[in-house]
Amino acid sequence: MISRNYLEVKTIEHLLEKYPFISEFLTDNLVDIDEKDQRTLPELLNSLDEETLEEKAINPEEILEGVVSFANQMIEFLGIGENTINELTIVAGYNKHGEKESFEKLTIKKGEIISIVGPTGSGKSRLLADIEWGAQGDTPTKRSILINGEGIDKTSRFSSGNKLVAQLSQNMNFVMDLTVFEFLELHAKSRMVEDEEDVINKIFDKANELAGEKFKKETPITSLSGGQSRALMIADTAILSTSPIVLIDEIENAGIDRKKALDLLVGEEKIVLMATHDPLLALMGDKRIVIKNGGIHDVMDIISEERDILHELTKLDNVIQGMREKLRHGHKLEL
Ligand SMILES: Nc1ncnc2c1ncn2[C@@H]1O[C@H](COP(=O)(O)OP(=O)(O)OP(=O)(O)O)[C@@H](O)[C@H]1O
Repeated sequence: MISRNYLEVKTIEHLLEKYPFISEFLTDNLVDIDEKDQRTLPELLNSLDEETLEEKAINPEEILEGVVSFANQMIEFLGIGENTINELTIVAGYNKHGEKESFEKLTIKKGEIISIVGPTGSGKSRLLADIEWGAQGDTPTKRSILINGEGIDKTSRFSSGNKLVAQLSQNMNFVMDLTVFEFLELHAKSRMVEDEEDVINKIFDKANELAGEKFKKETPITSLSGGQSRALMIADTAILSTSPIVLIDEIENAGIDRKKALDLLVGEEKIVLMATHDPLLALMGDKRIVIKNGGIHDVMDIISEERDILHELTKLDNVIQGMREKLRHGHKLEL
């Protein structure tokens, strides 16, 4: 959000660089601007002579107020506001048998990674869907989700600009007829990033680091393999998405470096929830939620013994990954 005071202290160059859409608003209101102007907007408006103000029917105070409200609407619509979410709370609902879940409230703080474990069909994806949807007692589980201790109002729940949550789901089917570059360009443009080229290159390089088999910027996204498209979406979400909450429904083994992927996704201060059957990922969290019969059955801290086990598992996993690579390239395995 920007304030009236923000306009008093930032130069026009800074303002337009950060929020390019303001330039359109000013032009529509007949205020001539130079994108490199080192003055503030109030300074520019104050420098206009009476004749110009009258001729163009410019009222400086109205323009400034207009800029603030227009910019804030655009910021909200585009989901580019500052990350102001500090915690997410899950309020208990009911399991598949209609029994109350065995906790009252579970609060997850910014920077925490929570893994979600449980048998197939137990309700892990349902929990992620409740969060994504911002459930307010109106899903099969009857859970409610609070953000910073408060319920989510209907308008922000349904607004297209609601970018609270970024979700990486199990099925990633691209139907668009675009190359990798065009896809990233489209996404970067819609997010109005300042250094588009840089951001596209960064996502592309990271995705290729995660994917076993390299791909090119000219590759059509429809011909990426499962692992490659997953790698592309992970890098894209990690670098481009400003969403403070990241939901991951299984980073499967398909040739992706899972640890690197997770490190990339949680690099910033985000809230991360990840459903997984993989012990390596399950132990990388700060806590794990155990789901049984559609309900949250337990919330466990990851204890230090388990961290030691994680260390051992990582070594084992490296051995398995190494063997996988050898097999893929037609080599014989030996101990
Ligand atoms: N508390 C609940 N009440 C009613 N239905 C529920 C509840 N929890 C989950 N379900 C339903 O049970 C089904 C299976 O749940 P879900 O797909 O979330 O399982 P999962 O743990 O993600 O499975 P997998 O590991 O196979 O991906 C879904 O149709 C879901 O909507």
